[in-house]
Amino acid sequence: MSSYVLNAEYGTYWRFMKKLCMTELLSAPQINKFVDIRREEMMRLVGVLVESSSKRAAVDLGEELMIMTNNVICRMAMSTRCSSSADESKEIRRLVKGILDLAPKFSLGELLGPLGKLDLFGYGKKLKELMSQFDDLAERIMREHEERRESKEERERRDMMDILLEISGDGSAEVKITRKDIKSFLMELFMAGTETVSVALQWTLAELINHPEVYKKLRDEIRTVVGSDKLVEESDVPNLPYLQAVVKEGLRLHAPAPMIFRKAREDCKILGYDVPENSRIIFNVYAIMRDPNSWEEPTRFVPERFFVGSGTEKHYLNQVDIKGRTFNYLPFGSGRRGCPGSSLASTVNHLTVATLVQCFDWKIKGGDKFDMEEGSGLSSGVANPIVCYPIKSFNPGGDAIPTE
Ligand code: HEM
Repeated sequence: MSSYVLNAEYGTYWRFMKKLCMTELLSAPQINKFVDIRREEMMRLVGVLVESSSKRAAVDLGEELMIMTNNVICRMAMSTRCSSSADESKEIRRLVKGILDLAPKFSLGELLGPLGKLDLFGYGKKLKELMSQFDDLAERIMREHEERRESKEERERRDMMDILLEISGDGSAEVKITRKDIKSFLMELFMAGTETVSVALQWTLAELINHPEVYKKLRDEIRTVVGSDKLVEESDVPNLPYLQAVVKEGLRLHAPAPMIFRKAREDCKILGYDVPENSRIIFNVYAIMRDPNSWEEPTRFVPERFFVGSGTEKHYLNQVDIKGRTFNYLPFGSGRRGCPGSSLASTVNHLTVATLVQCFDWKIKGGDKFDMEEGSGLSSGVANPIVCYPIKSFNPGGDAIPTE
């Protein structure tokens, strides 16, 4: 399978797929259709944490967040089943994780030049095996989708695979997409979407737990706005400015995609420097979002920096948005190559942070603070697992929160 969107050169195919992402697959109406899936996955996560709380058992929060984000994206992409007998989401998680772990090592192989072709470390072979396993699984799910389409079985809503199959069968579409394209593209979405979201969540929650005063302030906001008898919902988020600032600050300090890449299509000048055509340009987003010229005390976790004014006159700075229009804040990149998954990522980020803060207190296993050392890899996750004891702290009357 080849990569088409993530690393693709600007061209007809990329333009077509990007437009499809923005107008259909990852558009606001499509995201809204799956609100119940996100709620279900959130309740599944809350259930796991409530059980650990009752058993006084520690959880690897990173692992649980990865399961939740992967399930959400898999179910929105191709309605995978998650029962214990046919846990397709789990299989996809295994394959995507394997591919993400191997991909940087494989690039190292490429760096070795002609020697890389020998695949000295066997990474290329392993990568191919995992890709082929993903292809088999996606092929099976695609056939199920096709059978349902042929039998004209009514579907409550179309997932991404339904939409892509419909377009592949549309003779008048600007670009003809094949079955292979669909499988490659879904693989890319999993690679781009699952780890980034769970890494962002891990960092933000670790910062929150390390900063009890911020945690308390956020919980107070949620309790004041949402009340004490219901769980926070996606529709509450616009009324929770401090939550939005917390999520923004998490992404500022810990960009899951710390570098963005461009290629000059023609000779140009940037800040007086000559940049010849075809140059590869790497933007260090991590450094930009910690630049002391733009950010006061840049390495501190301070969500208040996104508010202006003083006392009761404080206003939340909506204009520092995630769309890449503020050039010192670029967690999702910028311009036409900017991240098409930013709305979905933000929806999942806000709901998860708000739910976990509303429902739990935490005790860190083996210390008072999480170690905030950064790991290596394509997305910059935490170096050491975030292991802690959840303590259930919220019991909304009559709501669907699981009890011990
Ligand atoms: C917190 C979560 C996420 C972060 C921080 C993030 C960040 C980024 C960044 C920095 C880029 C490169 C932008 C540029 O070059 O200007 C990117 C590209 C991309 N992202 Fe995301 N992303 C996240 C979640 C997602 C999700 C959930 C999806 C889809 C399910 C997704 C799909 C993509 C795709 C397809 C591209 C390639 C776009 C292109 O080349 O035109 N991302 N992302």
